[in-house]
Amino acid sequence: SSVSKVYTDVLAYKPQAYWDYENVNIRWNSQDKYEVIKKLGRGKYSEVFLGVDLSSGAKCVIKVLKPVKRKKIKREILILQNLVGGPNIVGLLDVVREPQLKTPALIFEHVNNIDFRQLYPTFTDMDIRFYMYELLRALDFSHSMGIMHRDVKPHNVMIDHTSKTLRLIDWGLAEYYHPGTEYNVRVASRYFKGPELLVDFRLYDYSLDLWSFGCMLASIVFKKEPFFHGKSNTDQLVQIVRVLGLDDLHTYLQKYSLTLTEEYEDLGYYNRRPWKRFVNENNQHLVTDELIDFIDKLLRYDHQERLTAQEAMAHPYFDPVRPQS
Ligand SMILES: CN1CCn2c1nc1c(Br)c(Br)c(Br)c(Br)c12
Ligand code: NA
Repeated sequence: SSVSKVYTDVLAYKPQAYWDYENVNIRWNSQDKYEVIKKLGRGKYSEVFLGVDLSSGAKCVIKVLKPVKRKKIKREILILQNLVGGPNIVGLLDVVREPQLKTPALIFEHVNNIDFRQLYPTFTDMDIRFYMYELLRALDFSHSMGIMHRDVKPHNVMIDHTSKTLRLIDWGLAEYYHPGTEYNVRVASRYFKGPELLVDFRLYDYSLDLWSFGCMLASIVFKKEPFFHGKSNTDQLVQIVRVLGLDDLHTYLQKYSLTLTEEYEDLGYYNRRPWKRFVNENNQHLVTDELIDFIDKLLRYDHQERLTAQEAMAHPYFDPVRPQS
């Protein structure tokens, strides 16, 4: 079995209303004060629009939730309300429902986001250190509040490079961490799924977010997007084994008494591939020994071995960007 190394009993010291999202009463305001300007995108669970708050003229983002279980909607809203104001957490401004269609919508602060596929290739070594530190601030705050994000990926990290603003968005898969709870492993997006999800280990915790974070960092610094490019969930683990090696996977499986399902029967033998093997003339300006050390301490099979968000923020890789206290 397994419990988180940090923030294990946070929820035990919070009132039940803080985490009991099934019994929360959502106060829906009217959507009238918001007007849609244009569509920004569509996800599995929502459609997202650029909007305007007619009372202030300010831009906003309107996330119209597709009809999913009410329980999931309540979870996202309560989590957003609990985290509002936290460092680099996207600001929830309002919770509205269209009188007629009864479709719920979440109103967020607007971030003038640049698509990561265009933005990331322009980043200097220091840009990457700055933004990844800001992302860790959001993750450590969320974890300290007893919440795991469970869908960390570039699509959910909004960055306005002109104002050097970063916001972690889309808390639709986020969940409260109760030690001993067996969670759904069908979370996160394939390329960012931790080994715990792929081997069906359900007693996971906040450290899942640090695997996903490590995948993001590796893809940005090595200019390999995505870093682990699986063609399926099964192949996703194969891609990880091709880098981390088979020996450490077996050590991990034994530690938690896990067995691989038959879909992995032809998992070939792979030695660990040193991180330096991913350095080339295109990315060497972003790779330093401290970066290699940092990635090596994040991308570990064993979730208990990974750096916590707070330990990651203290890593020497961030020395040039850490605010002086
Ligand atoms: C699909 N896209 C593109 C930009 N953008 C998208 N979804 C967003 C969400 Br949800 C929020 Br909240 C914010 Br803020 C921004 Br900006 C968003
Ligand atoms: Na270098």
